[in-house]
Amino acid sequence: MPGNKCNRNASVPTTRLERLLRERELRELRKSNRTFHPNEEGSDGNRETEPYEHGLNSREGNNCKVPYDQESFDAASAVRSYSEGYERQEKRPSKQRLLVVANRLPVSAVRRGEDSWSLEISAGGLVSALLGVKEFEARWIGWAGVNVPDEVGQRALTKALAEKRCIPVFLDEEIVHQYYNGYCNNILWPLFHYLGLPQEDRLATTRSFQSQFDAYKRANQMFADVVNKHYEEGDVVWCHDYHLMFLPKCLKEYNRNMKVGWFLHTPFPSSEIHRTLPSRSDLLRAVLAADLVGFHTYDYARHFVSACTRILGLEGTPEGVEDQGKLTRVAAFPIGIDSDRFIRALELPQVQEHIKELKERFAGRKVMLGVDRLDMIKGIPQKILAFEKFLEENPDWRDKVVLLQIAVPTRTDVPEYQKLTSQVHEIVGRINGRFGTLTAVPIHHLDRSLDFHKLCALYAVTDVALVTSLRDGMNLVSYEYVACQDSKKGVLILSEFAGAAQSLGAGAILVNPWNITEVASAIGHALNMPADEREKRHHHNFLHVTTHTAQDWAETFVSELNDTIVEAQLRTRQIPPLLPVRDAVERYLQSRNRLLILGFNATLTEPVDTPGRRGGDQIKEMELKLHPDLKEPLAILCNDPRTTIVVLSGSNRRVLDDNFGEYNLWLAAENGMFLRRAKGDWMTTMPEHLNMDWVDSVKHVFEYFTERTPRSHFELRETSLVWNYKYADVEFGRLQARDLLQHLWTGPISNSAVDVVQGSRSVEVRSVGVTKGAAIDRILGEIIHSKCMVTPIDYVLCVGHFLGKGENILMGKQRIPDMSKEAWYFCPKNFAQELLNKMELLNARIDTS
Ligand SMILES: O=P(O)(O)OC[C@H]1O[C@H](O[C@H]2O[C@H](CO)[C@@H](O)[C@H](O)[C@H]2O)[C@H](O)[C@@H](O)[C@@H]1O
Ligand SMILES: O=c1ccn([C@@H]2O[C@H](COP(=O)(O)OP(=O)(O)O)[C@@H](O)[C@H]2O)c(=O)[nH]1
Repeated sequence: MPGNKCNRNASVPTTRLERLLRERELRELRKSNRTFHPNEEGSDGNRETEPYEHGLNSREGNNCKVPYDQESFDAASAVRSYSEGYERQEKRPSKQRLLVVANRLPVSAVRRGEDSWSLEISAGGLVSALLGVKEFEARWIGWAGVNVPDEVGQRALTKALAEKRCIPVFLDEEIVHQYYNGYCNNILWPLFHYLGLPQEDRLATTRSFQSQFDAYKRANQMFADVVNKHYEEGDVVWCHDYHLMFLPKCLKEYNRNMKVGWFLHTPFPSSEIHRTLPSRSDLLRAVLAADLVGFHTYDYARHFVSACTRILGLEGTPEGVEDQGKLTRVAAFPIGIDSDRFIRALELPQVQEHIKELKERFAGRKVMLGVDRLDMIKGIPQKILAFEKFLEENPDWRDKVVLLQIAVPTRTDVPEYQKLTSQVHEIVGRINGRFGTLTAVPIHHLDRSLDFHKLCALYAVTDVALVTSLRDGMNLVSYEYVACQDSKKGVLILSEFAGAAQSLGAGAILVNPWNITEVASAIGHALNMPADEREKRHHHNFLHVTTHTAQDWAETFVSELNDTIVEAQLRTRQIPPLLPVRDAVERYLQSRNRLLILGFNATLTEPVDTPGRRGGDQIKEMELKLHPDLKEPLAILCNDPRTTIVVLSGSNRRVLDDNFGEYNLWLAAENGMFLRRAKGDWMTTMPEHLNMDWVDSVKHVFEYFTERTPRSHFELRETSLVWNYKYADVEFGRLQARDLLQHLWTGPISNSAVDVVQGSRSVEVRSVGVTKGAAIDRILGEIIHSKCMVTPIDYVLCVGHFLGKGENILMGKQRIPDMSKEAWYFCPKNFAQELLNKMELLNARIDTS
């Protein structure tokens, strides 16, 4: 998706390639100047031991609980300090402010007293990744993971968090229960990871769906309120994850000029899965309010675009999703880690000490490692069962290998997670009972997190890392493992269902985690892998991990977002401006002889149903029909002696007769090749010697594709042939259209004088010269002649799809509010200069009557 961009003009600062090169240079520069950043690791030893206690009046001693990942927490402060150091060092003008909005702040708060709080690093990949983002003047907005009902507590916490550039969103218990535990983690999370709801929960969840969804929207609005309060013009607002899918919409409602990006850290499932969500359309529309939407992989991005086309009926383009001329850019931005931080940590004395201890502890045994939140998506039971199978089949290995499984407790209030904990304990107990000895057990299972240094040491001593996620947005553990393995060159076994498989697949052993036999044999392969193969595989992945960092990820996303805004402004200049309706109506009322030229299809017709829903039999019934709401106002207009109306359409004479037979207006069928004055007979305006020899062969091609594309059909008109797939599966229809065009170009029309017009859901073949533009001169001549006009026409309005080859009397164009159509107005010399939006006029009549 990225890469296929529209032309930029000089006002766009750089190309993407230039930007990447510049970013690389800057990174190098920063690396060589690290000492300018006082709070970076290694530059200020004090930070390693600094307590993270905050109180309004007091700073308590060292009695705080050791944070989950104290080292990472230092990195959290580096977000601020790095920016400051960087500014001084490069004398750059002040940085763009970045508001990072995520459900969870990088720190969770623990209350120590009425007005005193301690802050601990929050768990999970999102936090780890964002801690690596140091380029911007970032502020974090999110939930601190705790209910603070009282004002004193809220004020104290706000102050404590402010020191870390964090801004809290206060969610009460009920909202957290419904929004976070309920809608986010019991509905969206399993759905986005292709895990159905457990049987016994299905009905209950269905019943509580609406209240949870309402809470979700309410919570998103609360986040928006906080963002709005802190927003300054020019800020970039970066919303994260499935918790905040409504946020882009809420923010744009507040200020449509806000630069809003949204990134999903989980997979986005196939549209067939997303379709099952009762709130499917609302969620998609809310996300589409963003300027840029990002995913870890191309597949997730593709699924999202596909959901928008199939569920909302919108246009998916290589750039993103288009709705009424507004493009939401959609692209893949694979996340990375701050690899330097891991590599440097391995040199620290305390990490070296841990490494030594671990080596002694597991001497003589190969170490296999799993590090996961204790979540269904991580496939921990499957992993352990595969290990059991390996031990079963390889008795020689039983006392020579150990599996260390770190299972970090998560979302412990959600019953599914509680059940998983017991299930895992039960399996581990059984296997240890089965294969353990008096002195050793094969599985060491820890229901807790490790601090950063211990984790790095563990990564470094591991022979084989086992990542068996059933689905995983990316999986940063696999990246971290690779970063810490440059001396050992251990093997990574990686689930093909983790986003990371797309980047680390070449170096890892990829497995289907559901296939226990396959995973067991991958374990054997990994443990027995020769050194040179390990080296090659590791080298490949190490290169990737160290060159695709979290910082690159964030910089790319934010610069892409900035570019998207510039491009949108350029596009807006290309899109015709909105019609000045009031002016247009006023001029209309002042004029004495008006001409309104209207298209039919998608201008005056009933809206088409969501594509892909209708069966073949219904296609006939779906023949174009005048919108019922327009019948009466159209009749009034037609009977106004000062107004002449022409319906100029690609449709054939019968369709126009059926719809407009009763109206006092002119009909121009088949792009103006046939003309019928009000209640008169049809006459032809067709150029002489129009060559139609190509029709039969094109018809064969259209028949062939109609048979093979369910719910498509074709129309044989007198001067053109149209293959239409608007009721077919959009994506399949588009593929077939591409194929059909190839058939046409290489076959029947290769030597014919025809135009091929590719519509958004159709392919039309017509003889050269059969265009509305070419016909309009003739039509106008006829009208003026027949009316013997005394008063010259002083007002012309055209609404419809009139642009095409040879439309040389086109003089200007206007966009119609709330429609994807564009209106072009014709202004030959003796005609008036004004333009009116027909639809608006009709509506105005309805309103005032
Ligand atoms: O905040 P929690 O509810 O405790 O959950 C922790 C986080 O889990 C998810 O992480 C995802 O983001 C990672 C980084 O992009 C990615 O590697 C991983 O595959 C995802 O599962 C979740 O998306 C976060 O919002 C949570 O904070
Ligand atoms: O004891 C632990 C276990 C895990 N992690 C971190 O938690 C994150 C897990 O991210 P991942 O993308 O693998 O999965 P997620 O938990 O976000 O689904 C990684 O950065 C780990 O370093 C940690 O800090 N301490």
